[in-house]
Amino acid sequence: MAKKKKKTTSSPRTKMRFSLSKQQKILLGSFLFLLGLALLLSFISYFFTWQADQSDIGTLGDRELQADNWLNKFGAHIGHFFIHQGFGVASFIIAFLVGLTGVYYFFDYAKKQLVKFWFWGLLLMLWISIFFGFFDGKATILSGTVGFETNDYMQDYIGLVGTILIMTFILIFYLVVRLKLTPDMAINAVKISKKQIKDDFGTVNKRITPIEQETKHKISTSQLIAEEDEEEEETEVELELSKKEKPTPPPPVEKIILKSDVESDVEMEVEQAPEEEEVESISEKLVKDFGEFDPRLDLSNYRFPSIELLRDHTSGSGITIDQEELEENKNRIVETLSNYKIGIASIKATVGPTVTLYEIVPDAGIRISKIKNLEDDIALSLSALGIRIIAPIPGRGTIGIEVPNKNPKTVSMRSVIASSKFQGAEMELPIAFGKTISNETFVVDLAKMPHMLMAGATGQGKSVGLNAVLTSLLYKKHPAEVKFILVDPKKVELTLFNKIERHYLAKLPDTDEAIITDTNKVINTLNSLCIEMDNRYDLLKDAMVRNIKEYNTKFKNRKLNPNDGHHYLPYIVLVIDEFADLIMTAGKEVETPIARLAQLARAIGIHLIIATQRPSVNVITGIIKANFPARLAFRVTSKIDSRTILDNSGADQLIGRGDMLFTQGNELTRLQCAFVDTPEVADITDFIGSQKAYPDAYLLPEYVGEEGGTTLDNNVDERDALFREAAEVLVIAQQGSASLLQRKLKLGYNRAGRIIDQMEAAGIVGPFEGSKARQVLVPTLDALNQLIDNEN
Ligand SMILES: Nc1ncnc2c1ncn2[C@@H]1O[C@H](COP(=O)(O)OP(=O)(O)OP(=O)(O)O)[C@@H](O)[C@H]1O
Repeated sequence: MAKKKKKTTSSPRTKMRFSLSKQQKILLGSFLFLLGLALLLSFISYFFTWQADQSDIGTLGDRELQADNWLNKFGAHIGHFFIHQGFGVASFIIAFLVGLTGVYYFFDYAKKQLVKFWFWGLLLMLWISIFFGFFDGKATILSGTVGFETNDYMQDYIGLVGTILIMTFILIFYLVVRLKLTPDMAINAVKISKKQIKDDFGTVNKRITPIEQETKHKISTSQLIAEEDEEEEETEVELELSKKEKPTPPPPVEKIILKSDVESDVEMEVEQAPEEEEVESISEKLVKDFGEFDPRLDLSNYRFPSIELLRDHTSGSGITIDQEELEENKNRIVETLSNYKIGIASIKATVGPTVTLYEIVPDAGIRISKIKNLEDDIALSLSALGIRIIAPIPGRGTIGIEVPNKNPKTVSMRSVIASSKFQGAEMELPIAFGKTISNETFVVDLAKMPHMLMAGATGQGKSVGLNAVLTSLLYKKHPAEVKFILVDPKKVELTLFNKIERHYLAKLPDTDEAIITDTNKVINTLNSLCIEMDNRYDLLKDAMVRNIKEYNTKFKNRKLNPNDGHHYLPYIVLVIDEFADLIMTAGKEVETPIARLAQLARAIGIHLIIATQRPSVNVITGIIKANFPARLAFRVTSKIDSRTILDNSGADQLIGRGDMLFTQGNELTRLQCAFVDTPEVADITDFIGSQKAYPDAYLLPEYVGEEGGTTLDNNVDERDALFREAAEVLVIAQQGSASLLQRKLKLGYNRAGRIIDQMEAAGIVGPFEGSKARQVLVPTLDALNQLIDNEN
């Protein structure tokens, strides 16, 4: 089993050994392109010079002799080889394919398409050469020797008719499979050309050419729909359709003449209504004409960061199994348990990157709680930190003892991103956190969580964890599909993501920086996000769908009209690093919108990730906890913190450096977080930032904060109840700062700001001066009392 695991870890590396670096690709690309060009020139000139050069073939080594070919003896030989001895005129296809391969390598395009080009190109070349061989009586430069001989060979075996049949079948195969021609298309083409002839004689009808039609596919839907309305009768596509759909005259009403027994001249007409014809809906028509809407179209040349930007942090090989260590730990566990008269029926070890899990089956009749209570004793006898006892392991009927390895292995982000589990993940927002204890890559869908709380004492790997989350999404999601709102009160952790502002970030209109470091802006952004949420719910209601996935599918199928305000909705991921800081400064003002978003936002694609160093109950309040089912804990300092974040102990016994516990509401999973270093994040953001971007970040709806409405009216009656007290605080301190009021009077951010504005109106403090505190205009408390008394 252990051997098997070793294999899994090394497989990505084996794959990478064969991949070329960027420079190598550019060099190879240029070489192949020029080679293709050389072949082309040799072939062209061979047609004019082959007779003159024929006698020189075979005298390649003779420097005296000169050939007439543009590429001299090389050209003459190459031409002779490919055209005369090979495939005749069809050899030009080889030159084209070699040149094209060069272009693919130069620009590092996906090679899948290239393989197709080669397959079909070679088939076509062979066919053309045999075709000419069929008509030419002898091998010429039209068919080449291969074409002539193959044709000869085929005729010897299956005769003239057989050869014609086989050649015809290959031609049909090419037309149908490669060019996707169908009999309908051929008939339509004939009809259109007939019509064209008619039109040429009659009225001139404007139509679009296939090239124009193709370009049209590439413009965005809103334009398409608008254009569609305007050009209704002009385009060829619509011409065809209208032909198909031209309301056929209603079938003639069936007239049945009834003759009654009683002879009479009265005729009765029975009218049978014709069956209503099913008309193709407008959306089906649009999809048929222009294909599904592609949200990536605006940045269609966007290239995802390559795996090469990530580094391999594992020194040496993957997981190594230290037999001695395993044996030693096993003996100690057995010994310790036997000291407490607990017998063991069997024991099994699973080696992970940082921790080894020993699964034991105790003798019959042993109480599980007894083992659980011995946690500290076992830890003592193993003299190791970070022992965790899982009694019992859910669903397995065994008891687990996790013991940290002496030599823990770093799990590189590179290995988890390259894993097939992540690459093949069919999830909305896949996140590769790291590896489990059994060394499997752990991938979860953020869209399913739907919000996550993250906690960990300082230096235990929280920032690395956040970077792992963001990196996973950057490797999997196009800028059109996901947007981040990053809140970073520490001002340093997430700065690197500034470079991808116009690709991946969302911000309030009229703000310079997309990454939010200021409390007031956080409040505005959260409220704006609530408006975005309400707007999205309105769109969903209008579209009669239940969630963002259904909405986007409907939009892609062109069933929602952009003119009615519908647009493709990207997922929005809000990341708050250091939540405790925010709650301390802004209290309810951040808690309320966060709770609202957490309760309602899952269906409309807004997901929250909140990280904190201090998972105490006044930071993670009941209402927040209740709406964040996914929890992630790095090492925390106390059992109480562990219980607050996980509703369970265990996080206090982790070993740090990315060792973590994750839960989505049920059992805890111990994981080793993938490590991604700051320079790697810098490389990725540089790579993305250097590409063509949207004109601006994704703009959130405008939110006018409460303080925005404050006017400088000096209205004594509307003053805050704490106005006088606050004025005294500022006059004593001679410092006009809102945060001073917040601290001294325990006010919220907005209320303190409002009081300061009222003081400005009353002439107690000076105007706003940017980052500096306002000037206090009243020098003493006496002067303040006098000023306020005079007002009343
Ligand atoms: N997954 C990991 N694998 C290996 N080492 C790690 C991992 N995560 C973190 N470390 C180590 O721990 C150090 C601190 O990590 P990090 O900066 O993420 O801590 P933090 O919890 O964000 O601290 P703070 O809250 O003070 O910012 C890193 O520089 C790195 O050396």
